[in-house]
Amino acid sequence: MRKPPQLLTDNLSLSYGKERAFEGVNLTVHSGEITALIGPSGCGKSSFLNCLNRLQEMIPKAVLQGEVYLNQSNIQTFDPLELRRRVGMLFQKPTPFPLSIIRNLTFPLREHGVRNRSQIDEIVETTLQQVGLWEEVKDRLQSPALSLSGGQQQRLCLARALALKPEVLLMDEPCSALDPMASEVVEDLITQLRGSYTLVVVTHNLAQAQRIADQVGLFWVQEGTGKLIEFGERDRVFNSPQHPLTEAYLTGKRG
Ligand SMILES: Nc1ncnc2c1ncn2[C@@H]1O[C@H](COP(=O)(O)OP(=O)(O)OP(=O)(O)O)[C@@H](O)[C@H]1O
Repeated sequence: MRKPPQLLTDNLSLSYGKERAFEGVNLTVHSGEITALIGPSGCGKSSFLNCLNRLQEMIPKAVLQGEVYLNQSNIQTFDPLELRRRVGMLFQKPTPFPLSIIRNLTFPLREHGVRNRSQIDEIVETTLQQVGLWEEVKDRLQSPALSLSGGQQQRLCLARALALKPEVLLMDEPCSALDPMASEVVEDLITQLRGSYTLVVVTHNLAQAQRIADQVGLFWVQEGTGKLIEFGERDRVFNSPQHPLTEAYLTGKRG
């Protein structure tokens, strides 16, 4: 029998003041799977993603309705810092701290109470190896993170998230600000994380969604607000969509 979902949203809606960004979203994500969220611009994908680790709370006008459960616990019951350790985030534009390469990893670890020097050194090396950066940066760990290329910065941000041993990683168009080669490297890393982490990835790139996803959800603006109009296993969604708009979107006729 399949295990209970790792992440579940129950009738989730978000408004910015009077504007409804999305409404009534029910989504279930199982452990180790990659879920891709696709859809035209402005249909609420990023807003939805932000709600999964309560980042929307940073936006004063944002009002959330409905519930999000992580391993069957309502995320409102979590300490936000601990929630964001367990549910990490990677943004479209790389967001390294304006610190050295190594401090980008050691700073959050210390914030989360990891103090043992040899443990920190081990996590730094392991996570940089995990994202294929160790050989590139091991001799210049004290250099500014902002001196790295865009692709390297994105991999450093991924290493920073992985260092905190998250269960879920949210990714908002993680490859779309990168050049094609860097994008390919990051996409390969994403697929290597399958099985070990649960990933929810917003992407505009349908071919990428088809390559990486186990499950696909399509958001669409209907009656002035974003809705999840199709959700299911990748091959089912791509080969026999249930909603006519899904077919129109996937074949390029709409969106
Ligand atoms: N901080 C904000 N304050 C007010 N409105 C916002 C805010 N962020 C997003 N919105 C609005 O919410 C709606 C959904 O936007 P959102 O960015 O979530 O969509 P999206 O599908 O991720 O779009 P894109 O693919 O272009 O990033 C849009 O109408 C947008 O203008």
